[in-house]
Amino acid sequence: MRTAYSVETVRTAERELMARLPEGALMQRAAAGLAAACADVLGRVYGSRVVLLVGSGDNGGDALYAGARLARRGAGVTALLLAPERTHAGGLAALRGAGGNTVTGGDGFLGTAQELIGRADLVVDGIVGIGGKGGLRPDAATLAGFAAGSRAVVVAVDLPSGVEADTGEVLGPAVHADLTVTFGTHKPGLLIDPAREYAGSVRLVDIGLDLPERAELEALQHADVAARLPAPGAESDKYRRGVVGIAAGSARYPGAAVLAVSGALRGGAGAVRYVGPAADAVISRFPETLVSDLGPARAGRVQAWVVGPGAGDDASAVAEVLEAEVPVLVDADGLRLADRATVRGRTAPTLLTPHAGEAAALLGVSRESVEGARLASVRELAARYGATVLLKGSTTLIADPGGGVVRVNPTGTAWLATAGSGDVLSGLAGSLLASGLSASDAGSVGAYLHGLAGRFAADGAPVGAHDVAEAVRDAWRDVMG
Ligand SMILES: NC(=O)C1=CN([C@@H]2O[C@H](COP(=O)(O)OP(=O)(O)OC[C@H]3O[C@@H](n4cnc5c(N)ncnc54)[C@H](OP(=O)(O)O)[C@@H]3O)[C@@H](O)[C@H]2O)[C@@H](O)CC1
Ligand SMILES: Nc1ncnc2c1ncn2[C@@H]1O[C@H](COP(=O)(O)OP(=O)(O)O)[C@@H](O)[C@H]1O
Ligand SMILES: [K+]
Repeated sequence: MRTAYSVETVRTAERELMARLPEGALMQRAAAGLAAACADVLGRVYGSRVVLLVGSGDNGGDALYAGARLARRGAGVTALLLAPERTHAGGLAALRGAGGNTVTGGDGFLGTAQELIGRADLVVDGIVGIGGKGGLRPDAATLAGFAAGSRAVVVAVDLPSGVEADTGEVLGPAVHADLTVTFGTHKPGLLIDPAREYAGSVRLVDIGLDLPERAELEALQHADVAARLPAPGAESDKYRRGVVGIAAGSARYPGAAVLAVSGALRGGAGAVRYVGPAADAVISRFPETLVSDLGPARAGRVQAWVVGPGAGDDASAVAEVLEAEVPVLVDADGLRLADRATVRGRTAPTLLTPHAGEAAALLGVSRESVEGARLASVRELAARYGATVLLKGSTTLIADPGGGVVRVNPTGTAWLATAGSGDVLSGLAGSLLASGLSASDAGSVGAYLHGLAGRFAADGAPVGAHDVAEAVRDAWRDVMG
């Protein structure tokens, strides 16, 4: 499991470790890791031109100590000091001692900075790290703009300056990094858009922090998914493996039913039962589907329901499914039609799978505000509905209603932004629910396989949702290794 911890947790762990180590040892570990990453990026350190953007805190200190290490290896290093009188004293002395230069504020500072950054091979962003709040202040923002416009590689120290470490929100100008070297643990912002996009690739430097068991955010890895995937045993039959019911599609959107069934058939359930007006389309594509023209309540037993994809305005199917005492996944139109009090009152697990637009409608806010604050949005929805919520999009998050650790899916690809791929996910996750996974596991394992399937199917070229469904089996095999 990959984990991310909040600033508060990092600070506590940092204090405990600092108390046991000689003064400055932790910063030296950070700086050594940072300098090694910079050297890797540069290839040849000797003779390279390095510019450090240095703020007033320890983040700037890290940059200065790393700069000193690079200067000792023959790089030409210049530090641009945003707050000269509050610059980390030890770091500054180390850089000067190693032959590095400094440029301080005042007239001509920005002009000089622009020139230096324009000629640099590497820019190290030590403006602000976990001590930052809000978007960058004006001079810092101007330097970030110069860095973005230069041909230099930009390496961020701990975090790209200007992003919110705990939430992934970006409240104003921020540094766009090619690489972020982060210390001790990932911070939630490094895994959640929009901040994630500012981080570039992320390299974690172990500085020996002793972190608590419970993280703020976790991302499944192959082994975690493999441990959760259902597998038939000698005693299995199609019913014991779980039957998933799909109440989806409409005369207008029969394809949604077909795609949800296509996902469900690849999700581990022993049988897929379809209820709705698209039975002919479903059967002609997937003859193994059990179809019924009765409503969900009379269609026969299932171990989990999926309701909503392409359902149009059929509120009665949604209401019937929510009455069932089995796990239920509600997607797409079903989200609009589901009564909140009914969802809250359910005793069996409920998994809601909105995209940002649907989440926005449920929360009564704009789509942009959901996309700008995904973590807060998914938590708020889970709390309001008393349900597990999977918020889809460029970053997919899964939150349980009682608070606690939120899962982030690491496998997504933008190729999944294609009509109907959400229907495949709902069938797939519903099938995992029917196989006995918890709502949180079904959502996160489903999203993991779906993302991987999207990557395999696309392989660099556009895909249709049906291609994604077909590639789920490759994803499953890959995970099982
Ligand atoms: N934790 C660990 O284990 C380890 C941590 N280490 C390192 O320490 C870093 C944390 O250092 P930190 O606490 O000194 O805070 P930091 O991020 O430098 O920022 C504070 C300064 O920034 C300023 N500032 C604030 N907002 C701003 C804005 N929007 N735009 C511009 N400026 C802004 C603010 O100014 P002020 O508000 O005081 O005027 C304040 O002076 C951490 O990220 C890591 O790199 C490693 O060395 C060792 C292991
Ligand atoms: N930019 C993106 N990066 C990664 N995944 C994305 C992106 N945009 C959409 N997706 C994924 O594609 C799927 C789209 O689902 P959804 O929005 O419900 O579409 P539809 O209703 O057409 O099926 C979701 O799994 C979502 O997480
Ligand atoms: K930084």
